[in-house]
Amino acid sequence: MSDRLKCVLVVGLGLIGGSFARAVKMRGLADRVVGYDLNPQECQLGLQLGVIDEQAEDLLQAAAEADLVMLAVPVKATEALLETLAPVLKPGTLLTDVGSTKMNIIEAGQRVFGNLPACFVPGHPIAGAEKSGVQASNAHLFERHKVILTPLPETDASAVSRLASLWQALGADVLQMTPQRHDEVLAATSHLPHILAFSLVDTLAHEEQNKDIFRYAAGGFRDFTRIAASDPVMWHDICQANRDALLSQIDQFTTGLARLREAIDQGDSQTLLGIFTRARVAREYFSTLLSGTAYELKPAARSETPTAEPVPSQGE
Ligand SMILES: NC(=O)C1=CN([C@@H]2O[C@H](COP(=O)(O)OP(=O)(O)OC[C@H]3O[C@@H](n4cnc5c(N)ncnc54)[C@H](O)[C@@H]3O)[C@@H](O)[C@H]2O)C=CC1
Ligand SMILES: O=C(O)C(=O)Cc1ccc(O)cc1
Repeated sequence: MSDRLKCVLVVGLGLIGGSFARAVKMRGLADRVVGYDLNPQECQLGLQLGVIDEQAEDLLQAAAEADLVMLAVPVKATEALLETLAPVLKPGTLLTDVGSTKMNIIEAGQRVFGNLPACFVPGHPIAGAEKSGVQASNAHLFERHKVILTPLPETDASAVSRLASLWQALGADVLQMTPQRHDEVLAATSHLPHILAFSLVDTLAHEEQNKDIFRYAAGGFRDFTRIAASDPVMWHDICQANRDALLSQIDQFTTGLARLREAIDQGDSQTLLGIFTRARVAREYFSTLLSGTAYELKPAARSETPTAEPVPSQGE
């Protein structure tokens, strides 16, 4: 942001709100960082840990004074907060959020305000953890991670660029997409994997005879199920807010799992090797995308094995 912020209000001082507050403070981007949480102990801890400068005693007064209001609460809690805040927000106040779903936040804003206010820029940092609460917050959380902004055509372009600059100043890589596309993409890459991890651990833990099997689990089980320790309320809200896109991903996954089951049942080596090889190549391909080495995925028919080949970087 070109202008230094005078007062940032973070509503919901948990993992993400706390990390945002810490990052803004660490980089000296605001005169005051104020926190508010339904659970006052989170704010008290935030004060003790130096995450915030002040605890808001009165949410409405704090919102009226802020030039940036960051909502960092479970996605279904956002609408009631917008209703509370709407009467007191100053016209120029930059309003944003970090919710894992975007259509429901925008629809909530439209219900509360009529049209989404020009200075409301919905956002989502693709960075986090299975941990919750201000204790787990980390000033470096967003560095080298993506933040997706989902402005509408009526969103003020300067509000979008001010918010993008702020996230960039926190070390994030900012991109924009439509809220519809955001919810489809995140249903596949984040919401489905979380649901699978929750379901696997719950299914295994449910069986009486499985009581102590977790002690024999290898690293793969640990890797796959880490996210099953994530916050239940947060994921309850995400499942309800992104219902249709998530159901569609669950259905596609169920079809794929049924194909795998059939191949195991039939001793169909060709199908098994095909699925595992395609998955391995795709995994290698996208892990290089994350690490920065460019590979090109050569698509193949279902029955064939695709390849991932290194692509010379520009100038080589
Ligand atoms: N945990 C993660 O890895 C990520 C979470 N998100 C999103 O960020 C948001 C916050 O998630 P976390 O920080 O992980 O959760 P968290 O559970 O660590 O913190 C949420 C905080 O919001 C407070 N809260 C709930 N309702 C409130 C209300 N009406 N008014 C004031 N405070 C309220 C809770 O007391 C809690 O302290 C969620 O919308 C989530 O979908 C986005 C990216 C990553
Ligand atoms: O812990 C992990 O690996 C995550 O995937 C964290 C996460 C959870 C929810 C989001 O909307 C974004 C990131």
